[in-house]
Amino acid sequence: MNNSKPVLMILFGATGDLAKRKLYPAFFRLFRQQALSDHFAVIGTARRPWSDEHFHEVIADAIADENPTEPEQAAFVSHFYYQSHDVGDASHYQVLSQLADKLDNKYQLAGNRLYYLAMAPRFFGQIVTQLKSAGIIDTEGFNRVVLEKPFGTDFESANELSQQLTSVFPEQDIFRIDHYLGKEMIQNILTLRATNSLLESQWSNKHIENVQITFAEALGVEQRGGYYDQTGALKDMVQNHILQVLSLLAMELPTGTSETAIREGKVAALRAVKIYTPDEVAKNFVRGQYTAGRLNHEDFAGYREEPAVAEDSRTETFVAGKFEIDNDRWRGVPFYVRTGKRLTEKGTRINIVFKNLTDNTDLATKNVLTIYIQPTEGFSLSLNGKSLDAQYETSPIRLSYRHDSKMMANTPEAYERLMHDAIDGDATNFTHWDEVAQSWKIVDVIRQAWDQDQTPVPTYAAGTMGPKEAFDLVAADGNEWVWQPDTWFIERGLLKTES
Ligand SMILES: NC(=O)C1=CN([C@@H]2O[C@H](COP(=O)(O)OP(=O)(O)OC[C@H]3O[C@@H](n4cnc5c(N)ncnc54)[C@H](OP(=O)(O)O)[C@@H]3O)[C@@H](O)[C@H]2O)C=CC1
Ligand SMILES: O=C1O[C@H](COP(=O)(O)O)[C@@H](O)[C@H](O)[C@H]1O
Repeated sequence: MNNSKPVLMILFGATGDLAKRKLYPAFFRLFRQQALSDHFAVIGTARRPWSDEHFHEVIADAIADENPTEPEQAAFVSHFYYQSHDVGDASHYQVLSQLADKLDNKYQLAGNRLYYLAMAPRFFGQIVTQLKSAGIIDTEGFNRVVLEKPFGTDFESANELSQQLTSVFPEQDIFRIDHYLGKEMIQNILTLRATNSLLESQWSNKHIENVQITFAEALGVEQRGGYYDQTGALKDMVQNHILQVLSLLAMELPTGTSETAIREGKVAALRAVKIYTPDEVAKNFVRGQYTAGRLNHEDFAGYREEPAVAEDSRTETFVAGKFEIDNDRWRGVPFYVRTGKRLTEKGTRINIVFKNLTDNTDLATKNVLTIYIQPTEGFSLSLNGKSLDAQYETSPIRLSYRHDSKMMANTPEAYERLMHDAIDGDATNFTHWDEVAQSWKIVDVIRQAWDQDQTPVPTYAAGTMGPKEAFDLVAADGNEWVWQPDTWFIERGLLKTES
């Protein structure tokens, strides 16, 4: 990564979970690789009355897993300043403004400012309005705002938020994070399609039978029950990450690599996704909620027993569904998606299932391209070959490639890339308002249909791959989910255990 421009980052939510778990380690990795200019400073803000010294201890703790040397750690934390700040208090922005100007001088930051809003979205409008009123954004350099998800809770609230933001920042200075867009293999999707004639020539309803996107998590809701119970899997994962991946798979290849060309392709793909009627939602989407179960020899409580979750909660922890894309390339190809918490293992994968040349419907005989996004990264392609011992029989062969652990250790993490891109002003891997708006229109009808349907939410035991209804959904089309656990590959020597 190149050495970034000078910048002052003002981080709202500096005492929060995201800052500690993701942002400080990502920033440190950029610092260590000298991908940050020497001219950088960070002001962390939140209400807690921390001192700079305490802030430095928190950051040191957050980056401990990166094993910094003492001088590295000391040099890194010396760029961080803490300002106790209530985002609702106008007078606090005056103090913030003075500190920002002081650091701008001290570090020669050319007035470049990045406001990172790692806070609940209900504060976003108020923060940007106050930044403007206090004159903090009136500098010579760039002024950009980075926003964490979720962007609104439906189309209407997202639209309102968008209007508040664009009354302060032009769209090109608004960076909406979808951290999946910073992941190596997601960034690889367009490269894979654009540089392999073998694939792109087959990338349509002529040759593809169905597409499957699975985002499985073994974790439950952990300490985020309060947020999750108000949100559910549909809004937490489908509205953003899954629809982003779907758009990269379904879009027409852009004519260049420009931010605009890629964005226009994604928006066009999302606009072609069919918006369902309530009856179509009932036919094409299912939800589920986990009950107590056993996973990796450990017992887990059901969702309703989790901290901060209502005991009669109807919130879905699992979604499976079928999207239809109404354009010449994809008409007739189901795009199946599923995501859930407390499933059998963590595994984010895309499966492209190709049509068979014969009438054979056995999945084992179909060509399947799998893109492994995490925890391992790579590809596999299943082909048919002649059986060694029988002249007229075929047997499936799997070509498989996974990045090894050494390579993965050197690839930048999602937040690392995205922070660097935001400082550089490259919004290619951030979501534009047009994408967000269309994604909300697609999921709002699903949410509304579910809210009106008071039948019991299907359940699944923790440690399984979701409710029976999710398997029935795909089976109704004569298809099945492709899912080989990593143990399957390890047993066949196709995946090394340390990767
Ligand atoms: N945690 C995660 O894994 C992920 C989080 N996100 C998103 O990131 C954002 C932050 O999440 P997370 O870090 O988990 O949330 P936390 O609840 O851990 O942190 C919230 C932060 O906001 C601060 N805060 C709350 N109220 C105020 C206020 N009135 N004035 C100033 N500061 C305030 C809190 O500090 P204090 O109490 O000291 O004021 C704290 O620093 C959310 O939008 C979330 O959806 C997205 C993906 C993953
Ligand atoms: O955005 C979110 O993503 C995480 C999963 O992210 P990953 O990078 O660990 O795959 C999910 O657990 C969380 O609920 C959701 O808000």
